[in-house]
Amino acid sequence: MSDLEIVWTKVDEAPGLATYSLLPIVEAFVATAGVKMKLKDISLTGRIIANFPDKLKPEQKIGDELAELGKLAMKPEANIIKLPNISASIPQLKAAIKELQSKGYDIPNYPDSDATPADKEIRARYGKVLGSAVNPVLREGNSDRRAAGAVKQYARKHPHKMGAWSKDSKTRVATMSGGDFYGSEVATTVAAPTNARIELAAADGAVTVLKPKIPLKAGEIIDCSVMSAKALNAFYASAIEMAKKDGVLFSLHLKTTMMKISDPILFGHCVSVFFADVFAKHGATFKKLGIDPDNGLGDLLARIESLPEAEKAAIKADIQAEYAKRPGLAMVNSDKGITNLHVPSDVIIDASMPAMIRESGKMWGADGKLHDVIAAIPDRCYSTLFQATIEDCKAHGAFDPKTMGSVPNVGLMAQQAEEYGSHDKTFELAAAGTVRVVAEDGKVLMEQKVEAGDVFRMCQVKDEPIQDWVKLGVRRARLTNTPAVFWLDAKRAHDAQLIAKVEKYLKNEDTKGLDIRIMAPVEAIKFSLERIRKGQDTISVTGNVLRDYLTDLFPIMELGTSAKMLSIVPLLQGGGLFETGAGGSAPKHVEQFQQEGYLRWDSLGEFLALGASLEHLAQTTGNEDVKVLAETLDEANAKILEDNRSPARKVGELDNRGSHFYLAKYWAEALARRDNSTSLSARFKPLAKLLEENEAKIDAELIAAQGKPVDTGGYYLPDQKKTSAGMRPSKTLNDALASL
Ligand SMILES: NC(=O)C1=CN([C@@H]2O[C@H](COP(=O)(O)OP(=O)(O)OC[C@H]3O[C@@H](n4cnc5c(N)ncnc54)[C@H](OP(=O)(O)O)[C@@H]3O)[C@@H](O)[C@H]2O)C=CC1
Ligand SMILES: O=C(O)CCC(=O)C(=O)O
Ligand SMILES: [Mg+2]
Repeated sequence: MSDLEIVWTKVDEAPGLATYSLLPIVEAFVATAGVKMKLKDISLTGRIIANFPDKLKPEQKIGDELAELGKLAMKPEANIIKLPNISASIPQLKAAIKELQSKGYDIPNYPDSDATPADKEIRARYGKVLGSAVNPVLREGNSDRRAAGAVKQYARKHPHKMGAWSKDSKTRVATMSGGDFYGSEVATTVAAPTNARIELAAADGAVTVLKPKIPLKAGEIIDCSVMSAKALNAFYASAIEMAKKDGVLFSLHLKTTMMKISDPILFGHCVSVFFADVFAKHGATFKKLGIDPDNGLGDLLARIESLPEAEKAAIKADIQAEYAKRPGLAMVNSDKGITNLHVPSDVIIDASMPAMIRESGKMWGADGKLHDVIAAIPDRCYSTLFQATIEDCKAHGAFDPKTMGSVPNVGLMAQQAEEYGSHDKTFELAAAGTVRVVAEDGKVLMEQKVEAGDVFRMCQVKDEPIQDWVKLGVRRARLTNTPAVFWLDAKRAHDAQLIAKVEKYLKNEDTKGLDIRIMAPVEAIKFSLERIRKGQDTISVTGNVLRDYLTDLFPIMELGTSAKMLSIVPLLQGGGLFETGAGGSAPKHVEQFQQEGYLRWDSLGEFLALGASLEHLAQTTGNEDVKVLAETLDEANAKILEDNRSPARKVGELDNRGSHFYLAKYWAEALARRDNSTSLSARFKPLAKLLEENEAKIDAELIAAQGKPVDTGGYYLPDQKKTSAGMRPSKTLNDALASL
């Protein structure tokens, strides 16, 4: 990597589309200081192509750019801007494979089972692409997510709409009372380096090795826990019953993408329990069709299409009969009849629970109206914080973005910390017995009693990331003079180990005068909410899952969306990973763009990440021009907010492309004003003038492009030329940029 290089990631869906318009602007601006933007493909299709080169034509092949970036992330010179990519569920993976095949890519189908050795090999290769496959590779540091000052100020001045809460709301969280991960967790700190294995000792004495080798370093915390299938099914049945009795919707909130092995199984159990009669009656047919409830009702419906009409109609009638017996299901798209149980990746807890809380504690029903809901979150590790938030809203009403404080987050995630590293250590057990984690010398480090069908999960977190995380938490508390709370539950075995380390490492830091506490999640959320209502800020210092949940929850309340977050990952080796916002890839934005030529994705997250990236580059290289670019971008970002140049939501108004134009305009103006700095101001004066003079014309060209379908030539792998044409419809703007 040369000195002045920034990696920009090629991703999917809405942020992928936005890149077609934004990156050319960024490239043109930073090139004036000699900075090169390197586009690296981490999209779902890019990752598939990289993993299945065997039969591809040379021009179709792409190197494994994710692996390349993973290596770069461990070097001090890393400077990577990471946009959100798809963490694919199996239905998404299959759709992407189909699209690639239709475009002439000779790649294999995803086999439904490990029936043959060849199937097993293909599934293992696709396994590397599935779920949260990117973030754990790039996130070689802990996370620092917060609202930038200007963004918070903007939200206070222009508060987004919040749904009112009623004291009589029937909405609540349903969670398990036992038999879950929370209840079964055991943990230990590794005393000496070893290679551990995971094995199942069945009741009959047979020992099966589940994972032969897990290298463990001294000082790392390991834990394991079990979700009992029996307890889980009983829980689902009772939560569904409860929703029926209360006359509210039933919804399920998991993270099938990030917890890609355990949570699809938990999801599948819910599908089977909700449609229990259908599965009981048609089980044999479903088996023949290869139906796996883990892939959702959508997959089931697609597969029964191959049946003879009469048989298909009978199953559909039984599904309707089951719906009639059950409570209403929360909908993903009521117009299209897509429920919460159709696709495992459609409802993801980090975004879905906050969106529900923002909407008065209601979700959409099949009737296209909002209703109270029982939100099933099986495991108790983190479900309680959502219930506490709901109770707070019932007692005190909706949060007020005009006055509320902020909860920034410092999250532990480096080196595949906690659940990020659990994928290859999570198993659905074929037989009852004891799962043991055994050191090389034969010592049993941890064990769990299991029954057939239970889900065993082991996590690990290394000592170095923990030290870095404690430091980062203290640094943020010091810099902002804000209380910091470590959200750790002494009653959880893993957290108890972590608390011992936090207490130890806090002693290495200068914490004089700082308010640093350790509180269990329920206490921590109550404390933070009480403060937030008084307009006070509280830093949350959390493990990986809470990082994920809280950095959508609070931004969605405070700013309306997590897209506006500053999301920085100071890499352990000194580099920087700059993430754009804290939200996802917004699939529904793509649909709107294709149908109406309107893209409402807000790129503020990208703007902020670029600012942080340039600032980092200026610091590490001492380059004055880069410093000026960073400072002026900061001014432009502030002006975007001040003048409300963020995308609206409807045709005829400013959209994503329009906000990119204003970024260019304001950035050029800020640079042109810098008379004292280098040659940059002279270089940007003509551009600033051009954009100023042509503002109305460019606006008109951008608006004229709206209101009609745009052919992007694909969903998962859009056509470069077509999409670029759709995303850069203003000739005047394109010419102006080319003149720089
Ligand atoms: N870091 C990463 O790489 C992440 C990736 N993902 C992936 O993204 C996909 C979708 O995830 P999902 O949980 O549905 O979350 P999304 O964030 O994509 O969508 C939820 C909603 O948030 C709002 N939103 C999010 N970002 C923006 C933005 N920049 N501008 C305007 N509105 C925005 C939109 O709602 P509205 O307009 O109604 O307010 C959107 O429909 C999945 O494949 C998931 O795996 C998810 C999280 C992080
Ligand atoms: O890694 C993932 O799949 C999603 C991550 C995510 O939602 C987040 O970082 O906020
Ligand atoms: Mg998230």
